[in-house]
Amino acid sequence: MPPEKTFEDLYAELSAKVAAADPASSTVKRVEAGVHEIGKKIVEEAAEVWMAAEYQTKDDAAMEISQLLYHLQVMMLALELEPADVYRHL
Ligand SMILES: N=c1c2ncn([C@@H]3O[C@H](COP(=O)(O)OP(=O)(O)OP(=O)(O)O)[C@@H](O)[C@H]3O)c2ncn1[C@@H]1O[C@H](COP(=O)(O)O)[C@@H](O)[C@H]1O
Repeated sequence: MPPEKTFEDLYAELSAKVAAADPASSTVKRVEAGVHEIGKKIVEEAAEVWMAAEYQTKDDAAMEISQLLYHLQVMMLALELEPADVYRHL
């Protein structure tokens, strides 16, 4: 079964909300809060990935990884980085 939403799908959704300054979007608020706040959230989510991987189920870990990917995308948007800017380092 194909994924319901890919990394690129999520990035396109979030970048459209940021471009439109969607007032209902929590992503827009997170981007506006800036890289310091976004960075703290990334560290928190990374720790949650670690804890879920060590002590919880694989599905819990997958959910935490999805949240980390989301917050990494928020940082990409704050820095005006596109997926291609990241992929070229892979
Ligand atoms: N995929 C995500 C996503 N993953 C994680 N999060 C946010 O990250 C939080 C998870 O962090 P925690 O578990 O630490 O919860 P928390 O302590 O309440 O977090 P804070 O809100 O206080 O930072 C969630 O409560 C969401 O606020 C996400 N927020 C949004 N999305 C997707 O982004 C898209 C746009 O969302 P909006 O900008 O809200 O319209 C939609 O498709 C959403 O599904």
